[in-house]
Amino acid sequence: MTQAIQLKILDPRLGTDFDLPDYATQGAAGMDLRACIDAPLELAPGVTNLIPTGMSIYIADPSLAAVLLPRSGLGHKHGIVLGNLTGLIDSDYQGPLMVSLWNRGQASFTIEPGDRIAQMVFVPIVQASFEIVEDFDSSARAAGGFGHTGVK
Ligand SMILES: O=c1ccn([C@H]2C[C@H](O)[C@@H](COP(=O)(O)OP(=O)(O)OP(=O)(O)O)O2)c(=O)[nH]1
Ligand SMILES: [Mg+2]
Repeated sequence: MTQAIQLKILDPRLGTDFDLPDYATQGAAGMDLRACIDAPLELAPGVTNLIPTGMSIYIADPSLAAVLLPRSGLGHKHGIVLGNLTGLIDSDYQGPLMVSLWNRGQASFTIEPGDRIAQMVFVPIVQASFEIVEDFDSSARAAGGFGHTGVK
């Protein structure tokens, strides 16, 4: 089952010259986003650039969000990851979908127009409200954390 999400094409190359984002395989969790840039863009080591994807989406349903994640090939082989580490797309956001691309590697990397630069995953969301208490019912972990269970 898929969920329909409204999408506005902002760059006419999307859906013509460049494929619209879609799942590459039947079991894919993410759909790749493309760099809608006018010319090749050289990302020098350490540099971050905000790249338009040529589209906006309006998720509308507060029980859904989208996250933007690096593509593993770009991240592992070339050090091309996200400047914000993970992008979060709110269900009420209607602006252009942007990818903050960071070259955390040691060599320059060139992005060509239409390149698949990141992936988008839709996720379910629970909005919480806080109930203020003085004490918690104690759990087995209690305040243990930050490696208190050891390594082996
Ligand atoms: O990689 C990203 C991250 C965010 N956004 C858009 C969608 C998101 O809903 C909005 C705001 O993102 P976020 O809440 O992470 O940023 P902020 O710095 O808190 O901005 P704001 O004050 O607008 O919420 O920006 C993107 O297009 N790409
Ligand atoms: Mg915010």
